[in-house]
Amino acid sequence: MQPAREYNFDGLVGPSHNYAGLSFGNVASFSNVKSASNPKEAALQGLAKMRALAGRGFAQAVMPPQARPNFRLLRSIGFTGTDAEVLARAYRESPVILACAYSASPMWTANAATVSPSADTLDGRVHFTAANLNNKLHRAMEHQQAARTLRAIFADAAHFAVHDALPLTPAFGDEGAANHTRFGASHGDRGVELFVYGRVEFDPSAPSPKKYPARQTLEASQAIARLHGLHGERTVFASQNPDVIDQGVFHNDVIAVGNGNVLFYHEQAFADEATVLSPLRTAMAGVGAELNAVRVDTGQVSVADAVSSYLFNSQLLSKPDGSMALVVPHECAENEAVSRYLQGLVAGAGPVNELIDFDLRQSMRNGGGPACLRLRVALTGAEAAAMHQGVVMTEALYATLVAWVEKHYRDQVEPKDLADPQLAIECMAALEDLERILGLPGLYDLA
Ligand SMILES: NCCC[C@H](NC(=O)CCC(=O)O)C(=O)O
Repeated sequence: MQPAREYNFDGLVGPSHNYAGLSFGNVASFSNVKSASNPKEAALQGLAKMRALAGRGFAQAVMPPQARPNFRLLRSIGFTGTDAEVLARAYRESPVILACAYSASPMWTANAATVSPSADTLDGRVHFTAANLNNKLHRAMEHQQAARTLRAIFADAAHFAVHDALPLTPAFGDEGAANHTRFGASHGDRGVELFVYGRVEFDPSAPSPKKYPARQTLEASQAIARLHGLHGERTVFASQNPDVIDQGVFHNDVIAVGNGNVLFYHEQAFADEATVLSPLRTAMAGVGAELNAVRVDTGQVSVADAVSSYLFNSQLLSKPDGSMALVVPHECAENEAVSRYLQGLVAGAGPVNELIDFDLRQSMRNGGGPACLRLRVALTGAEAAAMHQGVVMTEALYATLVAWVEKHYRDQVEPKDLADPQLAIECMAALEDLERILGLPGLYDLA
């Protein structure tokens, strides 16, 4: 066993962050449609979280934003001419599609890919599969740049394998690490990977939601387990409770989070709790870990409170002494039931003995909490040394990125601003600068 650390790759919010109401089934996205966003504040809130966690000694890195507007999307559906003409016509004929082309949604890097650490895979490499995100137009093209970015950071084929997205069809709907959790005695030991899906393409009798879409299929989760070379005895597939999808739990990470041997979850998270916990417990026993299931009952926190506060969209981080900190959005302190629950949680004898609270309101208003904003990558010392170092969060990088944000970002974007050709020019200039800052020339295909 090689000791390993969990790196959290947080998405750097892009300069076109806006509220377009694009995610049917995501309550926050729908409630804040067309309100004014503040991209500068959004990026600074994300950077403050990265800096604070890095400062605490947690391994922290940054995932760059993607190029927006997505002219390739706009041109592929018949908006032609100069860039300015493309934007003007798209704004006139289909402002919602223009908003899709402008979405800063790659900031939620939990949806960028599914990651299996080398301790779990057949060939002993870290495996990544870019998520196809095919349930939503504004997210369905993210996988191309996601795979390109991952290949730029994890270029060493001796240690890393980056797989392209699964076939881009509803049968393989895949939302990445938001529906995937790894358990084990430590980050370096062999672990158990839990995949949670919302529907089964080829079994119409399987549970599925009635009102909102289920974005992840069992077929997609199984495909990823195969691609990554996971061991059958250390892989568990679980059906999400369709009733909570219909209450706004569009990803499993809105209702459950895990780390080490701990699963922190709401009693209504799964279609059948017992058929998840029992195989998980057995699989974990096989790798020498004992499942610690921290269950929150509906009487303590309702599903509605979990969705509005994002209690479970938190980060569970292992501290050097073996205890854990829970990184929560500030909304948790503002919700009476959740706040009361959390006070009891940290005062109790369980694994979580500290809360770390961040103001992530700009992201939260689009349905993205602390856990959505980060992709977990457990790396051994050799693997960490083999990845691109320019993305590792340090005080110096933090200061450089804050200055970069201050220089390039607007403090307000409203729907009408997406028609302004100057915004597109500003976005491109920012990314050209960023390639240099991160030491990743050619990161973007800006041609
Ligand atoms: N993991 C959190 C993802 C949040 C994301 N929201 C959005 O895309 C909202 C975009 C908008 O409505 O402008 C989603 O639903 O996939």
